Amino acid sequence: MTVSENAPVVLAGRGITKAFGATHALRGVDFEIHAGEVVALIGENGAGKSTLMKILSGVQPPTSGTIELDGEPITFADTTDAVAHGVAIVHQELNLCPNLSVVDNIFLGREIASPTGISRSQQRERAAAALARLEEPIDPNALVGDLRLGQQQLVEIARTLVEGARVLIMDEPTSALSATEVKVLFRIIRELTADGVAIVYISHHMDECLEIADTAVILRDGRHVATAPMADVDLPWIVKTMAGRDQSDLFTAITATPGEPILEIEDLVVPDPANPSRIAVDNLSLTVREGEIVAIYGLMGAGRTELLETLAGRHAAASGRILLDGKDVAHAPIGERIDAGLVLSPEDRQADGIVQLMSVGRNMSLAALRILTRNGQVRRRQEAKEVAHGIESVRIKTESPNIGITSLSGGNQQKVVIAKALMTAPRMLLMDEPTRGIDIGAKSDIFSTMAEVASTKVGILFATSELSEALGASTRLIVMARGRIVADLDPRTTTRDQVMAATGEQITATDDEAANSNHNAASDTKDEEQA
Ligand SMILES: Nc1ncnc2c1ncn2[C@@H]1O[C@H](COP(=O)(O)OP(=O)(O)OP(=O)(O)O)[C@@H](O)[C@H]1O
Repeated sequence: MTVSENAPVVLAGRGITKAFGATHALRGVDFEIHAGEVVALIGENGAGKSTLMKILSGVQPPTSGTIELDGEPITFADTTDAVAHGVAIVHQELNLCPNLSVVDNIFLGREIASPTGISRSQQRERAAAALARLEEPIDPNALVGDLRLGQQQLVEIARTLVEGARVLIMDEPTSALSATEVKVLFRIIRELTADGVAIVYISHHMDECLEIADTAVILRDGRHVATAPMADVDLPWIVKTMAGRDQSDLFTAITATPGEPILEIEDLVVPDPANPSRIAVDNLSLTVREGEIVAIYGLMGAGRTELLETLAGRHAAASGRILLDGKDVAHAPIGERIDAGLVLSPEDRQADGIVQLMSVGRNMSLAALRILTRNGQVRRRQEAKEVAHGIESVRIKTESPNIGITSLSGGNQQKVVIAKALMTAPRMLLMDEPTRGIDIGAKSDIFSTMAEVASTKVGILFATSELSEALGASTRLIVMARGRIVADLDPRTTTRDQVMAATGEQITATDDEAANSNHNAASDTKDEEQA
């Protein structure tokens, strides 16, 4: 995709600075986007991407600098004003009301009026049309709180489609989408740009940025460091420019060798928490040993999240046993499981990972309070020491452990969630999509932390939608489909195609056919994400 040289600049920021107290999120940033252009806005966690976009879409004002729309200076009073001028944003942290229906969320704050109130039929029709364009079978009357995260993300996107924006800002729009849903989104982006819509695309998935964007704009530490046509750059250049240094390999060599079994799952059956007539985990058995890092890969709806959440104690199993170091914890409450060494870093950081009203440090120590408490008192000095260690080891960019967690960038909040799980000194660490929203440098830190943790005889079971991570960061790769394990693979000798074949096996072929197709698989390309 190339944008006409003559396409006019629709939206621009000139000399944008934003200070939050002593923190400078942005320092004199210049940014512009042309009609019909896709700009990928790239930078490490905390580089200032979301802040810049919030300023350009009326969420917050700049401390200094000006915004220009069609070459004229403009001040957006708020987001409604920005939308009225054709500038809309899909937020990284989904801004939906879980207790309202899909259609009510889509039209929240800009309901279609009828002589008698709100025209519900028109709203339903337009919402259904936007959802159909996204090829997503979501009932417009369903409650948003009952939808899975990826569907909520699509509702947020449908909301902006209904707005008919000229500039559409998408902040991590694909973090919870399946590969198929990403393809649909890209088709829509192409349709929109063909109509002259300008799109700012923020993502830590560099492959997506390389595929969809015309231009790369790179921020580092709140400053604009480069703008380049995407066709002229490659992944190593992007990674180096955003980090300001050469990056080491994404994946760390895992030296741990498997020891005694820690987690033994026997014939586990779990009803789907959202729809109890459906089975989410179907008679699943799995043993994870000391030092093993087991990746669970599968398509959306395979049952990965339900499995991990049941192991952590969030849902009740219908039957089966969960043994931790030989002791059955299947009926133990969450706290007891954490005490026994079984802890989960959850997928949805906003709903399950953080307490928004608390500081960074207090969020981190939350799950470890029992081990930090002596004689009914939290050992604050020990807590501070461990928090400081956590901040350093997962590279959390924060002014201090005492500031509110919501003032951290999204990726840094995710790192807090992981640091929180690690602070409980687990025997068995469960991680659901641990790298969601995390930059490539931080990913590599998380993988080396996982390798380090495994070398201390801890077991790790992590769910991921990233095939390269499933292959590169594990010692063993489980493929799940429809609540069952359909393949148990050695990542050192497995190709991407073999994993994909295993994933599709339940839908397209019998076991024998899938096994045959594995023999024909192409060469291994597992490390293509490596910088
Ligand atoms: N409301 C706020 N109060 C204080 N500091 C803030 C606030 N919002 C953002 N910041 C700070 O501004 C900096 C830039 O954050 P921003 O969210 O723009 O980063 P980002 O590039 O979008 O990161 P990520 O990739 O992790 O989402 C961070 O250091 C963050 O802590």
